Amino acid sequence: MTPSSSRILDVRPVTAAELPAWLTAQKTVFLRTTDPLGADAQPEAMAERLEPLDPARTLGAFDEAAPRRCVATFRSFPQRLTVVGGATVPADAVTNVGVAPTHRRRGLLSRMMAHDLAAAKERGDVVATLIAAEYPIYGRFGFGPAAHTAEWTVEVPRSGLDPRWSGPEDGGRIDLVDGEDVRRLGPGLHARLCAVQPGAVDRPDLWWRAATGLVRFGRPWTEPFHAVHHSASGELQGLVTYTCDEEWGGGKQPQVTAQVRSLIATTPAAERALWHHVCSIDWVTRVRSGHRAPDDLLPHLLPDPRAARLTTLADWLWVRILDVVRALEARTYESEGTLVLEVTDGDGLSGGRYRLEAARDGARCAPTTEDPDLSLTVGDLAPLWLGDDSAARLAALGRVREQREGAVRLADALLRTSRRPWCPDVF
Ligand SMILES: CC(=O)SCCNC(=O)CCNC(=O)[C@H](O)C(C)(C)COP(=O)(O)OP(=O)(O)OC[C@H]1O[C@@H](n2cnc3c(N)ncnc32)[C@H](O)[C@@H]1OP(=O)(O)O
Repeated sequence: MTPSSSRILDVRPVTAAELPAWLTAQKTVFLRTTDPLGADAQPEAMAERLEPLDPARTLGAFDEAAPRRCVATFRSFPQRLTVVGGATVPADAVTNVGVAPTHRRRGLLSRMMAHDLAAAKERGDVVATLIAAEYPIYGRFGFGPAAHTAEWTVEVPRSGLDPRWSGPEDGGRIDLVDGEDVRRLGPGLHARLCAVQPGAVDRPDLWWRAATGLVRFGRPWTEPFHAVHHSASGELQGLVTYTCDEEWGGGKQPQVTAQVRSLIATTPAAERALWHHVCSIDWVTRVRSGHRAPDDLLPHLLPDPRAARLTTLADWLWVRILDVVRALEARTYESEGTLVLEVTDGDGLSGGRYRLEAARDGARCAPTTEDPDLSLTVGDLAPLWLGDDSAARLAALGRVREQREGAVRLADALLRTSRRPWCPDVF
């Protein structure tokens, strides 16, 4: 019998006819026990699952011994990523990555990634992005953890929040709305958030339909609650979506946990009001925050911040810089200065020596032959570029090398930001 490792594996974009096999492979690689396309699925489930898939950017691997069975999946789609200063860059968003357990560790992911990144570079995308299932997978492909996530669990009774609170004191108001309202109001609000939030990514129309249950991908659906915040002048400034369990604490009294699915706000006042709203719902004794920035305001909005227990602090958005010049020119800087960066890239996509002339309102960047000030990998450039980490910290870890005295301090003066980036979404 032919050893399995010697079978020929074809890695390529799938045809439209192969998409169902590709979706079945997704179920296998993500260890899903329910089949979203099985007998209990909604009739429209297949159409919904197929909607976001562009066959040209949906890669599969096929084994010649069973050519109709897809054994690996990979997909990318166009995305806009907000950078420091509020501009956006075109990103190649990578998702649905998986290799069947029978075909792992034979280079299938490596081949699919090489195919996709080459196409992204050719297309002119500035970066590739993804949310990593496990930390060790993507560094080898030039990705670096560029934004982190934090989740808190708030024990409401010890938070110190005034239980008599009945709404914002500044003339603003909070209203419960339905899914249709969210689909109408949410995209505009989110676009305003993206204009000021480094690390945020655009939400396609499908995101809003999925968040409001209009599209369910054949999975069980729990109807959430939605609340919006308007300022005293009537401007929409925030939106929270949350679910509640029905825990009654042994029948004595309600002990409900509210799980926040999404909370976005364009002002601190709206952010404060919406957290206060969720933490002051009768019966709710515990609030799970969902994915927030590591320096989120939440704990410190509570009179007793220790009522917010940090339950997750982890890498979240990974970024692979494909075009160093456009990436560095897209963002703004905290001060003025010139830095020569030696960027190494094992895949040969974006390495080189670059001279950055940074200023508060922008920058110029170009390849150079001057002596470098700092050297680092393209993966380590990502968290500096998006403002998530400091050059001093990466230098202490041995990942940034200072070639000219004072260069690390200068890099931090230029690149560091007053708030950390935040990607509110999973994709
Ligand atoms: C963006 C997203 O979609 S995240 C979701 C990622 N998918 C999953 O986690 C699903 C379960 N896991 C899998 O499907 C697979 O194991 C994958 C996709 C993670 C890896 O696919 P493979 O085809 O086995 O990877 P490939 O053979 O190309 O490995 C390349 C290198 O990465 C290493 N590697 C791959 N996966 C892992 C891992 N999970 N942990 C540590 N190292 C890993 C391999 O050992 C190999 O190292 P080497 O070059 O030193 O030999």
